[in-house]
Amino acid sequence: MKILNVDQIRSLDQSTIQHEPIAPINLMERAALTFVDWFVDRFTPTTPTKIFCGLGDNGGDGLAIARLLLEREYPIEVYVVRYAPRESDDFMHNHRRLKLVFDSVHYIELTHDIPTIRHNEVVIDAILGSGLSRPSEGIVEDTVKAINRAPATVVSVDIASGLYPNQPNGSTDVIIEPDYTVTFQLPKLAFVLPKNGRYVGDWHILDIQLHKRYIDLAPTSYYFTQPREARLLLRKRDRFSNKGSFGHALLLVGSYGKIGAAILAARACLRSGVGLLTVQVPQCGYTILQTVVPEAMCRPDGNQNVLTGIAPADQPGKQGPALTDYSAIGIGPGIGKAPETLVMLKNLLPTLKKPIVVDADALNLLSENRELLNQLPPNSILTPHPKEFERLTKKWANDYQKLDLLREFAQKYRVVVVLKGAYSAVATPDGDIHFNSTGNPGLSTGGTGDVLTGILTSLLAQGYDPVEAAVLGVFAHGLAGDRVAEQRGPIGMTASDVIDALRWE
Ligand SMILES: NC(=O)C1=CN([C@@H]2O[C@H](COP(=O)(O)OP(=O)(O)OC[C@H]3O[C@@H](n4cnc5c(N)ncnc54)[C@H](O)[C@@H]3O)[C@@H](O)[C@H]2O)[C@@H](O)CC1
Ligand SMILES: [K+]
Repeated sequence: MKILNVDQIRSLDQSTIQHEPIAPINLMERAALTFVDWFVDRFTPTTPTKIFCGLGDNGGDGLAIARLLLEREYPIEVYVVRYAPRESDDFMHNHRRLKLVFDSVHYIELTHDIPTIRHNEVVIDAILGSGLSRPSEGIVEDTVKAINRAPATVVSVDIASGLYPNQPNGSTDVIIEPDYTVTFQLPKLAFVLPKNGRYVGDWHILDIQLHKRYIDLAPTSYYFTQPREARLLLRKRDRFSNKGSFGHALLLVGSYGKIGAAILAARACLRSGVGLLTVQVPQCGYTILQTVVPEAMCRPDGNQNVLTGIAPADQPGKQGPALTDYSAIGIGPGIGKAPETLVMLKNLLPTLKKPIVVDADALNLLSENRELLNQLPPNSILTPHPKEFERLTKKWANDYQKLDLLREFAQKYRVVVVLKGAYSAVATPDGDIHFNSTGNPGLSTGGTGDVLTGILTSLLAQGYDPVEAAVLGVFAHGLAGDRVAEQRGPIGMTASDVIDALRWE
């Protein structure tokens, strides 16, 4: 699903109005009806509901919603925040229509006009929508603050009042902090950015049948991966396939005290469908790996405690296939930053032709030796969390600048970058960014990153295109986390639970 900017959304409205064709007021009615369907599914008809409306089309939505809830006999109160002398046409139309059936619309001009909001009430926030052009001030600011202070459940129409859809807010901006945001047709970029969490709440997209062809043709570099799209990426298996059909992956993982990372990456790799898996660990990990993951072959490193890439002294030249023969290589989980491991990385990178997966300390080694970034095979997948990404680049002032850095980095080095977190962002060498829709805070626990490395290495080894591997792998990883959270709650989830919950269907 595409994420479009405010100007595009405005043109999308116009395009719908012209091509369907539909009168603007009827489009607003359709949006309001769809909102009301969502609302009545969640809140019973006895819920005292206060609707706060601004003077633009967001306020127009609020007034239409008020009328439709009144028809369904919800106990509503309507407040119009009169912050300016001018009202939009569709606001005025809906204002007239509401007043025909409801004679007690309240007007907020001064602070003492703001009502007391109680805990059992629901507030519908339709003060400002995507037309926001400056920070809230005066009576708008006072009303927003009063709503935020109130113990009620708050539902924002389209977007929280005061939040910019696709540009950074100032640090002192006053913005509604809703429990829910119910938006129309497409997500807004603001919804997937970490700093905005409290200004978005639990958000939902309602289909109001805007012009599909406009959406299909609209240029964008931002996407939101939905289940249907992720499933389309999943390859069907041929009945006559054999283990050779699904590649042979190599994981370069683990060091003394961190063999667990190697095990997690290996188990996740196998659970994601690779044909064969070899794991290279320092010798201290040999027995552990062979015991815990019997399905994997082990390629012991010559060193006892850290990876060096050099074969053991008693079996020179007997380490199996050359590194370049593997279908895909994943490197990083648990490897540490020993000088020998850096030498291994330096020797390895120039020999590789196929994309690899780079995670954890391999990323930290790259950030301390940035000249190595130019040696990454094109289309390799890097999986930093924000701190690791900062080490690879620099500090950012806000989430939007972070996205710019992410895009520049992926384009400059021709790599795929998975920036991990809520709505993990997959940046492609072509400059696109795909935000993931699955996952929950339970995944913020040790080892889940190792699991992701195993998944991505497995998909690369099976021949998936690196961008598709990253989008699909991140989606499946988050979905597995969601399954665990559903069964046992998000707190106390372990990386092993996530592996067990992986399903490819
Ligand atoms: N995008 C869509 O598909 C649809 C959008 N609709 C609604 O239309 C809304 C957008 O309507 P508008 O463009 O009228 O935008 P708003 O309703 O956000 O209002 C903008 C008006 O308020 C003024 N304004 C901006 N920032 C302000 C501030 N901080 N304090 C005081 N006034 C401020 C602007 O100058 C403008 O006059 C959407 O958010 C949505 O709710 C729906 O009615 C129909 C479908
Ligand atoms: K709003």
